Amino acid sequence: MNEDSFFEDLESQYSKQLPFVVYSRPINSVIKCWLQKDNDLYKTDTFKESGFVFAPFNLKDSDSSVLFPQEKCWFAEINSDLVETDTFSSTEILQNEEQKQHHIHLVSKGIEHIETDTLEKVVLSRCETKRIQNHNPITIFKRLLSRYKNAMVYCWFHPKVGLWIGATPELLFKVEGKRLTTISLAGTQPYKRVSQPQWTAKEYKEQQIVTDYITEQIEPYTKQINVSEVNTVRAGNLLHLKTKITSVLNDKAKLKSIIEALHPTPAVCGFPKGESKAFILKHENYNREYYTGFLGELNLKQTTSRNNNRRNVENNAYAVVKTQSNFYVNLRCMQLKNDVANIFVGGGITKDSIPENEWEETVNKSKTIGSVLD
Ligand SMILES: C=C(O[C@@H]1C=C(C(=O)O)C=C[C@H]1O)C(=O)O
Repeated sequence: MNEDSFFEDLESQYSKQLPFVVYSRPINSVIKCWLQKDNDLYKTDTFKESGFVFAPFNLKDSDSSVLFPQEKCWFAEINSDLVETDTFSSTEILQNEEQKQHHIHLVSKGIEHIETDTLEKVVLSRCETKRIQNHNPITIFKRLLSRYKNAMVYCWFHPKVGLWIGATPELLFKVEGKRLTTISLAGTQPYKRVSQPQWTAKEYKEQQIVTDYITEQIEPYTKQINVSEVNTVRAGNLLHLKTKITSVLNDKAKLKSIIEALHPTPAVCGFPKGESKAFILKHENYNREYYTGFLGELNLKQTTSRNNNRRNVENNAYAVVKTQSNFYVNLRCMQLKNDVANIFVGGGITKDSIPENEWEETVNKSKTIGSVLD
């Protein structure tokens, strides 16, 4: 399939108001799309089906996980090197003093709660609204794609749910056969072209909370957990601290149990989970919907050959079929509604947080997605 027909099919799907998702996984030169053949809203609670999942932050909410079932979809892919983007200049997102004071107040409340209670970390967020001139989601998707090579860049649409676009640096987890990979990502600073960025004890602590939580949560379902050293990774105009965690699933592990164990992680909710989630639902004062939820491929069959000798006619006898799922946390994302983009941004709060700096952090995060809007 060539680039023109790939994107023409997407545009036609959108103009018919039929559900679709188009995405490219990090450091992957393939763009894939799923086009659902009808406009029904399919859901999953068991995560036993095969397809593409789009799940909300609050899984217990009425917004349960939307599924594009594999058997109801057309599927296509192209090489991302083929994609051309338009030239454009983005407009600055104007900082709103009222929103700033509101966020600073929310963060201060979070710090107070941490000081007086057992809460250690809470991730507090806000929604920033920007009027846009170009609302073609495919154009915005292509712009993100050309800027964020090491992100999961996606555009997802369902006429009964809405239109979401994002470029997330965060893997929730992936499972290939029995192998589980996840990451702990937290701590944020602007990217400034220095070779050795400095991190504070506050940021290391905030990220360590996420690593400890993840390893503890996956322990009942795994054997041999390996935790990498902490590295700095770049996500567009930002840097984060990252640890990679790999392990092997035991026979007790079901995909749903791993989802319930990990989502939402302290990277996007806080620690302890119940208390931080209750604080968010009570005080954030808006509905996160799919922001800090997760999205990705569910139970897809992947065939790999054990024998690299292509001339070996018995190759098929050595082919291994593995089931694989990969989910990304829905961050650096926005919801498009008519001529408005709702951009969602947040950051982790601990007792050492400074409210003004936390506001700045959300402003920097909003530039990831804001920079592709005009
Ligand atoms: C919550 C967000 O990002 C998360 C919070 C981070 C932090 O607190 O430093 C860093 C990366 C993400 O895990 C967001 O981008 O909105």
